[in-house]
Amino acid sequence: MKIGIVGAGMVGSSAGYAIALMGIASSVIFVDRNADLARAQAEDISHAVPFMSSCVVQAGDYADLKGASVVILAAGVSQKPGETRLELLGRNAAVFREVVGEVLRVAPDAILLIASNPVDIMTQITARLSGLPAERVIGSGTILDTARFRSLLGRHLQISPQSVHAYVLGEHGDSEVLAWSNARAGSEPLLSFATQLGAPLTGAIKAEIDDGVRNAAYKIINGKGATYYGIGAGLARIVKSIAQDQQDVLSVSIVTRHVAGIEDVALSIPRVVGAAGICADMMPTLDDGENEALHRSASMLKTTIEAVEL
Ligand SMILES: NC(=O)C1=CN([C@@H]2O[C@H](COP(=O)(O)OP(=O)(O)OC[C@H]3O[C@@H](n4cnc5c(N)ncnc54)[C@H](O)[C@@H]3O)[C@@H](O)[C@H]2O)C=CC1
Ligand SMILES: CC(=O)C(=O)O
Repeated sequence: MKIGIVGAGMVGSSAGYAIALMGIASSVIFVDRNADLARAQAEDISHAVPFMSSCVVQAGDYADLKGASVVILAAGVSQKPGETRLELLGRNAAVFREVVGEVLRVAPDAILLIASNPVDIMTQITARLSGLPAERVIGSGTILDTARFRSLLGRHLQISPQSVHAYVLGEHGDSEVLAWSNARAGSEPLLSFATQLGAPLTGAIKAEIDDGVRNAAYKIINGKGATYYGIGAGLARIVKSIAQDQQDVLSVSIVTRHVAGIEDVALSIPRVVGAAGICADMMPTLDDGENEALHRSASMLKTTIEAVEL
């Protein structure tokens, strides 16, 4: 399977690196307006491949995306310290106006996987610009926030994050919703399991975990200028589900007909991901506070997308 990546910066290259090492694609093609950067990333990553897998990693033009099954869109600008994701909208919408048409001209059958921020709004913009069905325009959404939530819960409970079943919903951003009420460790409700273990999830610990998830990007950007390993692995995980038709349940963003009392808005809930893209939605049962928070998140995204002119 050929995977295209438009935007060979930190996020695009981290995704390409993870995809190449995981052995889930036969070829990865980087396209960037900085052709020297794309070539350098491809060459560097191709030197890692012989240690792990087999995958041809190259740089090219849009024409080289012909036949790509998935094209990752990671082009544009990223946050500076203190900047919110939503503040990137104007600049990244201009980039997508240029990029989406170029991709579709050569790869009309590809699934588009969006990483650029604000990712939910960029997903809805891509759906509008492309005219593709919602299930083929997938934003990475809260896949990263869900990983951060599971990582912190696993650390608190001293169990593998892969045994924690908990999701972050709504916007990939400040209004996101940590769904505590339906979270599980193994097959047990999370809160009772934590108490059984002698590591109760008190209000203070929940607040600390909430802050750790919601503000992770700000803290990492303050420390090293950007985040990329987490989302690189998250994008590779979505590509794996598509490439291997795995029907995995992942929290990703697509334009959703009805959600939390709002119509036609892109945000994340758990969804089944396979070869066709999004195969089904799995709206979780939430408590009243979580439902209200999801409504607020959806409503903010809807107001934002309504103000975007294409
Ligand atoms: N969805 C998520 O969870 C995450 C999303 N991001 C977002 O991903 C995006 C990329 O971040 P980084 O890779 O750190 O930025 P970066 O600045 O390292 O890379 C962006 C690349 O896009 C290229 N580019 C810009 N305009 C282009 C155009 N018109 N055509 C082709 N290429 C173009 C640039 O040359 C650059 O190489 C940002 O919007 C960032 O906020 C970052 C982390 C997590
Ligand atoms: C930058 C970003 O969106 C993140 O790390 O969550």
